[in-house]
Amino acid sequence: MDLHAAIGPGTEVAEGARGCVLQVPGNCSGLLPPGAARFSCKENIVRKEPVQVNYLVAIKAMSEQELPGLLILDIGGTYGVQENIVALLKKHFCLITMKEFLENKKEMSKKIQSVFVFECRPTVDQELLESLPNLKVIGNSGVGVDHLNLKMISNFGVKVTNTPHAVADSTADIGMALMLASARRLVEGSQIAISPHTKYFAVDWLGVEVSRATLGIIGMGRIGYKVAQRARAFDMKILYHNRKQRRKEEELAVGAHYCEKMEDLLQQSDFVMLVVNLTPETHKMIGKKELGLMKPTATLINIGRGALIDQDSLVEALQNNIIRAAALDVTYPEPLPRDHPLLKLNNIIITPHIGTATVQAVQMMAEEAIANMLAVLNGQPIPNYGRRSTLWTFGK
Ligand SMILES: O=C(O)C(=O)CO
Repeated sequence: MDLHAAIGPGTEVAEGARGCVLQVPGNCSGLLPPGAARFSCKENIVRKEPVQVNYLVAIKAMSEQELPGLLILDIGGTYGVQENIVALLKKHFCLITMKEFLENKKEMSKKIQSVFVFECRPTVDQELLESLPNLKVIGNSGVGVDHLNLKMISNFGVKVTNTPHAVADSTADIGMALMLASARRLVEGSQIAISPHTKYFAVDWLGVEVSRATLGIIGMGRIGYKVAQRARAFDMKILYHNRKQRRKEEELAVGAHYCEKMEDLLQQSDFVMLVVNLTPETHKMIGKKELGLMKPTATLINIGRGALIDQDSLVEALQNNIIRAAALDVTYPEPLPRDHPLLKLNNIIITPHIGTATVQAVQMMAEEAIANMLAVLNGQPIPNYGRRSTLWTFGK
């Protein structure tokens, strides 16, 4: 065997190291390159003196050609992903662009074992799945997988992974940013300040305060909880509603109150934030009736998916001041057509689905997706990061 390196406890594995790990008794997973395969071997095989460790790890050098083939489902450009992400992926995979795949389908299709879906946008269709006989895993970079037909994918024996941990902070931040921006009418304020006609800063309109207001979080998952942690610093009263599970631990940690009925949360909140996945059950969960329950002074914030809200009802509610304002990071479609009525309103802020658009989140999502994909390829459990990991297999 071609041994590249031998290491013991406390030894740092160089960034980008890859290969096979031999004999790893005890818990030293923190030392291992993500997805490194484990084999047991006789203790003395790679021992070199002096050795003060009780185990040895050997890393077998792998050539570029030996790395598993990864198809990047690009959304533009060569790879459609940032250069640093390409470099990160290249350490573990032999990258194949859609263009290369289409130009040389016969050779490429056998090589491809994984597909990387960047930022939740492109989807994987049946035709693509049929042309990839060795595909084992689709690594979605992002938490939402509503753009993927999980049932169809699983019928091909392919697993889907997502990156719920990497997205949590940046998405919670955008929720807070939208809430504050809408409350304090930041966009209007900015337009006034930069207008060439502004001679002085005349505020003939007022915002509302977030401090001590009531925030209703619909969906106390990872992101919802991070929102609650942040809201606490603003002395907000926090209500939450979960469709399936009450979260007593989180309630205690952030002092949140559980509303069994979503209606109660809608009636009591000054700000309502949607942080749920889009599923057939949550599709258009906020419609005319729900908007009608909200206070006329309340603001609706959506950082989940556009189709959680019935947009026609939202237009009507905003036009008729049924609610004060809305702040949306997600809409349907994305982007909205230029003549969409939502774009004509002044009591709305819309951002172009930028929940994870930070240098740090993009990097962490790629790292999490890589670790997930390598785990599946190596037949290992998906890394847990201390909480429930997500892997869709539909029993396969
Ligand atoms: O991770 C996702 O699914 C997102 O949409 C982040 O905004």
